[in-house]
Amino acid sequence: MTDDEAILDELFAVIEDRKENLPEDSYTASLFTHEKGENAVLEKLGEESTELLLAAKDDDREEIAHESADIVYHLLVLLAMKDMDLEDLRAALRERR
Ligand SMILES: N=c1c2ncn([C@@H]3O[C@H](COP(=O)(O)OP(=O)(O)OP(=O)(O)O)[C@@H](O)[C@H]3O)c2ncn1[C@@H]1O[C@H](COP(=O)(O)O)[C@@H](O)[C@H]1O
Repeated sequence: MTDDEAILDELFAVIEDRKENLPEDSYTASLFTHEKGENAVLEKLGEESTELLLAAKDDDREEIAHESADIVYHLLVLLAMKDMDLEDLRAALRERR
């Protein structure tokens, strides 16, 4: 696996680290300690899904990639919040093959 192919695992490891250590200057940590609880990340996923739809309607490929990355990152935070991991996602995808 190349570094680029391993990016999801690498990012998920960082998210798990932020969840465990909660550094003060970390946006990820702020999602785990947010006063809105999991609603903070759920709201982000909702907002970014709308932004992705708008980017798709505009045929803006750069913005589609940007919003997709935002969604994937917040999705991984949600998985970590639920004590799930990338293997749960991989298993769900694999079942459909
Ligand atoms: N991939 C991401 C990532 N994607 C999006 N975001 C943050 O998600 C937030 C919300 O995204 P938006 O598009 O809504 O941002 P915005 O347009 O500034 O909107 P507002 O939140 O200001 O309203 C922004 O503050 C982004 O910086 C991310 N923050 C962190 N990561 C990864 O997580 C790692 C750890 O980050 P920290 O936890 O901050 O150390 C980083 O090295 C990155 O790899």
